Amino acid sequence: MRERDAVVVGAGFAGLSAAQELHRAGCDVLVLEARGRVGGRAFTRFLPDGTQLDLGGQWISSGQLRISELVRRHGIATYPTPEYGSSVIDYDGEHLTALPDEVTALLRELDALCGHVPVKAPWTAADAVAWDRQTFATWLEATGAPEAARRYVGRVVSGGLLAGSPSETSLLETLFYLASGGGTAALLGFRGGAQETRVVGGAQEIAERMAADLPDGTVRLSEPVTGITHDHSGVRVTTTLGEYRAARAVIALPPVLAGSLRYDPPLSALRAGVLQHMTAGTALKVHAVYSEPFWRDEGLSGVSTSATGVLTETVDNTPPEAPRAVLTAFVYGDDAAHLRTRPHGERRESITRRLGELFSARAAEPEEFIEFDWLGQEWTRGCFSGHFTPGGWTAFGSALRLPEGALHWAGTETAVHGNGYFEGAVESGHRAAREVLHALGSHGDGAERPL
Ligand SMILES: Cc1cc2nc3c(=O)[nH]c(=O)nc-3n(C[C@H](O)[C@H](O)[C@H](O)COP(=O)(O)OP(=O)(O)OC[C@H]3O[C@@H](n4cnc5c(N)ncnc54)[C@H](O)[C@@H]3O)c2cc1C
Repeated sequence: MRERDAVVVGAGFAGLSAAQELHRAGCDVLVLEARGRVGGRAFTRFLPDGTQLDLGGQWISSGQLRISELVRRHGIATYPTPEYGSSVIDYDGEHLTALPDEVTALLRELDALCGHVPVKAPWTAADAVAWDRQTFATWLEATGAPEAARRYVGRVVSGGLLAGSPSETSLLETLFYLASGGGTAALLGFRGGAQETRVVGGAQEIAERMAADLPDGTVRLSEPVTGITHDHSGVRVTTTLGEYRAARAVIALPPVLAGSLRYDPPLSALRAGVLQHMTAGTALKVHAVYSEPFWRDEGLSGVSTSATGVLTETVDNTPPEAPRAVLTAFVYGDDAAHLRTRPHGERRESITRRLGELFSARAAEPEEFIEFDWLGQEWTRGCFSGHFTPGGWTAFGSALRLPEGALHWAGTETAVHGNGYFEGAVESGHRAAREVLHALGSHGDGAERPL
């Protein structure tokens, strides 16, 4: 059997970035992908009339240097997220146009605390143990801030960023995530923030071009990996279709799926701890399609955030020159848990009714309503990304990126910067590739290169 330099498991941005770097360095690399497409959590679909929907990740920002560089390198066009009017901030029924001071103060407090979290090693923060033991919900409670402010911040931070609820993640994980993405303004913002830019043709297009740039036959689609036999001298990767030998393997999967492969010998306690204590977010992202973006005529941008109600956030997701208009809405935490238990019709009714309350009666009656639940996807199992459960960082964080013999770990959940985003996925792929090159001896020293 031909022995390659490396096998990469998963063709999301992490796996493809690792493969690109390894190929560039002259390595013989194979990428094994379970789905019949590349891109993983970047998934673009077109309605029959050509209306484009990004069912998974969609935004990039100029501050996210690695993914921006990929977009440039592959000649992909982008456009600014539409912002034609005012945003709606529903603060317990009152529609505001700017954040109340009590919310700004809480966000400022969070940003100040982030400064005390070393993003490369959050478990070494001076207060790591205390912060990892308490949830973000208990921290919010203890601030003494007004109830509406706590609820709003809990929803936009734990929901909008970590795709869960404040009681699910520790204060340490929340602060790490904020610090990794550059703080609350960078993560919550549109202009200059993480929601700044969209990709012409959709985010999956970036992954398609990355894969097309690799030599023919490098990416094998529809070939799920089921197990890996490994020792210091190499790996034997088993798929549903065959077996492949390589000196090294890069596992670029969401943690819950990395943990479901069969490893021989079994993974160490620390590695198993990492994979068992990182659970995926549970957001619902849904799209309401209309004949035109009527909210713009009403002076509204389509962007909303709410302290109450089933939708924490909405955004105008209409691509330029699209045949129809799209409002995209996000449901998080307890609301997502509840709606998931309801039949499709009831879910649609709850969401569109809320769109009507936020905008106008027309919003309650979309021509089409498209939902796609990532928790139900066999090759993802949750969204937007995985997070350490309380206590996870201090118990297992030091092993997050540690190779295990010939096994190297990538995926956005292992990133130092842009963790949870495309940016983090790319960073993790580059880092894993450097580790492999270093292990193979003749290439590189494993050190990070400046962008
Ligand atoms: C709804 C949603 C909205 C988001 N919004 C944004 C956004 O606007 N901006 C942003 O930057 N990020 C966003 N994200 C997060 C972003 O999509 C992810 O951080 C990023 O795509 C993760 O890339 P990855 O390569 O680490 O993992 P993945 O993309 O999950 O790639 C893993 C790959 O492994 C494959 N795989 C799984 N199991 C196996 C197996 N056994 N064998 C072989 N292959 C396997 C999968 O099919 C997949 O292709 C969003 C995510 C979701 C779901």
